[in-house]
Formats: sequence, C-alpha cells, structure tokens
Amino acid sequence: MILVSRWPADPRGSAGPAVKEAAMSEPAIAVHGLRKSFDKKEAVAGIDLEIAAGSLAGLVGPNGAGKTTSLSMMTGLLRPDAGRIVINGHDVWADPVAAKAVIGVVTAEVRLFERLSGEELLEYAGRLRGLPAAEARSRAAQLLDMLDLTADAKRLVADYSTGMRKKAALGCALIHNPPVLFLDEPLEGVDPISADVIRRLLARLVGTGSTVLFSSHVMELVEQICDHVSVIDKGKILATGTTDEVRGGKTLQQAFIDLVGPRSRDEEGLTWLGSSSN
Ligand SMILES: Nc1ncnc2c1ncn2[C@@H]1O[C@H](COP(=O)(O)OP(=O)(O)OP(=O)(O)O)[C@@H](O)[C@H]1O
Repeated sequence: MILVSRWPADPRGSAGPAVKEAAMSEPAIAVHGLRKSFDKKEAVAGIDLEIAAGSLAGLVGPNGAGKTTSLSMMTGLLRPDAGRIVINGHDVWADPVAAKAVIGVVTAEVRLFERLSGEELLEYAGRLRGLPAAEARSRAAQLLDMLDLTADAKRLVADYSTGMRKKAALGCALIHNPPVLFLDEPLEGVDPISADVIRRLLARLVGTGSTVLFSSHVMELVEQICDHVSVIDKGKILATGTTDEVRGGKTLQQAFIDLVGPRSRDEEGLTWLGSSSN
C-alpha cells in the first residue's frame, strides 16, 4: 500500500498545542482491518486505509465492490464485524459522539426530513449540530444560495428532485463546518453547473486543511480533482496512493480496468438485440 503525507490539517476546535501537534501528524482518517459480512457474503474483507489531513481522496470500485458498506462503517452508520476506524484522533465506534462531531456525511441513499422545506432542513441540521439559531439561519441561506436552491428554499424536501436532494444533503453535511467530509456518490443526479460548484467547493475545503473522502464511479472526475485514490474490489483495497501513483502513467479509467479486470461478457448470444433483428 502506498501512503502519502499531505499538508497539515487545521484541527478546528480548542485543542491545546500538544493535541494539535498530534492531530497534524496523524492521518485524518485511519482504517485498520475493517470487515463486514452479510450472511455468508463478505462485503468488506479486511480494509486498511490512511488518508492524510488535507486530502481530497476518491474511493473507486465497480458495483458491489464494498464502497457504501465501507463508508457506512467509517461514519458510524453500520457496525463493523472487525476493525478500527479513527477520525481526527477519535475512534468511531468507541467514542461515536466525538467522532461524529468532526464529520459531515452524505450517504448514497439520501434520507431527509421530507416534511420540512429546504430552508428548514438546513437550519434544523445546523441546530442539531449545536449552532445558535441566527448562525444556523445565516449559514443555511448561504449554503442554499451556493447550491442554487434559493428559489426552492420554501418548497418541501419531499418534492425535490434527486439532484436537489443530493445538494440539500450536502448542505446539511457542511453546515457545522466539519474538518472531515464523507460523500457517497456526491454528484449523482446533480446537473453539470451545480457539479462544477461542488467540485470547486471541495477543492476550496481541502485547500483550507479539511479532508474529503468520496466514492464515485466517474473516473474522469476522480482523476481531475482527487490527489489520492483508492481502488476497491470484492471488499479489498487493490491500490491506494496519490492519483499519479495509482494511474501509473495511464488514464485512471485504464488503470482501474487493469486492476479490477475487464468484466467481459459473451455478447454473441444477444442476436435478438438491435434494430437489424426482430
Ligand atoms: N444490507 C445488506 N444486506 C445484504 N447484502 C448487502 C447489504 N449491503 C450491501 N450488501 C452486499 O455487499 C456487497 C457490497 O455492497 P456495497 O453497497 O458496499 O457496494 P458498492 O461498492 O457501494 O456498490 P455500488 O457501486 O453498486 O453502489 C454487495 O455484494 C452487496 O450486495
């Protein structure tokens, strides 16, 4: 496994100098021996991963590789069978309250409070994260504006489109200014203009020392914006390191196919498919 040091994080909060020093030298996300099985199927088969503070890291893998299961365990949503996850020095499963205070999460399947308006949803997320009412309201308005949701701010979340829901979830994940952000397929269903805004936002976040780990199937996006990539398949990490190291002089798409292996299928049997057949 290739591990790379990044510039130090800004360990937000009021930690003393010794704690800050430790936080700067430790990876923002450290995962060791992570495992999860569903019945007899091993979805995550012993993952080790370290993401340095200030990294924009991509987790890529084919369908069913174990990305969502891994991210769910890392964010305290799914209990691992084995392994340890430490985020900014906090063990996710031994000290979930402290760990959850330093993370923002957008899950693959976005679950929101459907009977709130977008504006109420973000404000509520801010209040749940302990922000004073005026601060939550002001941040919610700014985030809705940045995410191009101001015109829909008074509509119920239940009436939002897939992309709007994703953006609202991102707003909720950002409102408390977390130093570590986990995003499962953050741009799925998001229009190109909003996607560009989100891309720039993520770059800005890591520029200030925040750490972002996100899963994606879009190799071009990962290649373009991530400084660190991990490739996962069948619950195992096949490669991890800087994007250039993992690419190894190829496109990330080609490196990915070489690592995972082509999923070639016999198309000869599909003689009925196509306009030349009946
Ligand atoms: N709740 C569950 N019960 C049973 N099997 C599950 C469950 N969740 C995930 N799995 C299985 O675990 C494996 C990994 O699934 P996971 O959702 O983590 O993959 P993924 O990499 O996120 O896939 P995709 O790219 O398609 O979203 C798959 O074989 C999946 O069927």
